Amino acid sequence: MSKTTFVRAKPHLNIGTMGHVDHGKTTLTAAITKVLAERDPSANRFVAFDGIDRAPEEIARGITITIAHVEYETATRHYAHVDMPGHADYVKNMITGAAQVDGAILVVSALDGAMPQTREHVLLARRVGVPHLVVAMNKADAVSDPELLDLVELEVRELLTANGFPGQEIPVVRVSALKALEGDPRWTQSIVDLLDAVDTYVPVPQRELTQPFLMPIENVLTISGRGTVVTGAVERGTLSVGETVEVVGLDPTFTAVATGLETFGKALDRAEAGDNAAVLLRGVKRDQVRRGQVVAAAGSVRPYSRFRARLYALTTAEGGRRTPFYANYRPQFYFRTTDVPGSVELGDVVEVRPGDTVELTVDLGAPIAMEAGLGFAVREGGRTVAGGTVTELLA
Ligand SMILES: Nc1nc2c(ncn2[C@@H]2O[C@H](COP(=O)(O)OP(=O)(O)OP(=O)(O)O)[C@@H](O)[C@H]2O)c(=O)[nH]1
Ligand SMILES: [Mg+2]
Repeated sequence: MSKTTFVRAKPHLNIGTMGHVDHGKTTLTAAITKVLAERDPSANRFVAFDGIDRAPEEIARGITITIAHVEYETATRHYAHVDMPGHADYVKNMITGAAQVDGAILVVSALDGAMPQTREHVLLARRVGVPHLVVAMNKADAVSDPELLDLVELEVRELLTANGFPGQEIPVVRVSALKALEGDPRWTQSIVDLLDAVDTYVPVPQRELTQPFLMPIENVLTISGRGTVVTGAVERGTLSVGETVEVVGLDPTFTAVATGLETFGKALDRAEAGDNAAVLLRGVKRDQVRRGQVVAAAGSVRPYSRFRARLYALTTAEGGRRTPFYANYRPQFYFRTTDVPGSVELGDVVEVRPGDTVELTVDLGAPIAMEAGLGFAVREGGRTVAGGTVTELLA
């Protein structure tokens, strides 16, 4: 692992771009790194469009990780930024990516306005608990009529309000990612304005530093000669080099020693809640670990496949089902970085209609590291149909 040490000088936040396909998420991500690299080259590196959109080489058990991370610093903060793809197929990855961000930049093309995936992403952001959004009204260079820009802004604010976000307060910044990338000063300033809005509107989250360490595994890599590295966003607690951890979920729990820690290619003595960390696990074979497991402080969390939950079935208008579901309904359950099939037991409840909130029992096809309060999404046929919270663990 790396020799350079990461200096924790500014608060670290995790953010991302989301929005409809082709609205300019990746171009904006590249433009942000370019503008910041020009302002402060000691802290920032320009990552070109190709460097973001390239399919990462890493493949974990056939699941290509389609969320790209870049890092950058403003005057006051250090950011890890995920560029979430807009294609409908990738919504599943967005669920896991979005769950870890402290805020997100919703990219809306000023040419098109809010489109189906804009709506789906806003809804998902609400459901998976993205706490703050800032809107980048992109491609503003291509719209000459200011009234049209006002209309799109109004429409986006209404969409945000309808989904429970403070639509009147959220900053909506008119930008051109493409022109900023080309170096046009007017539009370079628009990116600076957007970053200022993110710096001021998205608060530094309270990190759970005193809780037992937990990091959901997103990705697994092998470093030849050194061992197996697992990566992910640290959900809570801290982990220092040399500490013993457990790998929990899917397969029987086992212990391992964390012999190296890194963030963005720089060595860490201690990983903290909120960090994007890579953890080197001594003596662990590549096929012992996989996405969907968690790395946790020894004895702090156990795997369960049977639990009680409170579940909200999305209405048809929210993208949910058109028809009720009944006992033995078998959708996919999305927990942290993975999804597993499961079936429901309804007890006295006969049917669950779109819009209902119910208590039910779930039986998963594989055990997942779980605690009361853990949130999950329910999907079938490529769409989210319900959101839930674990209320009780059953043996
Ligand atoms: N005129 C104009 N075009 C833009 C701007 N930003 C992006 N584009 C163009 O819009 C197209 C899509 O941009 P991307 O950045 O790939 O969009 P995306 O949202 O990442 O797309 P997906 O990842 O496929 O969902 C490209 O042809 C860009 O050059 C902009 O500010 N102005
Ligand atoms: Mg893209």
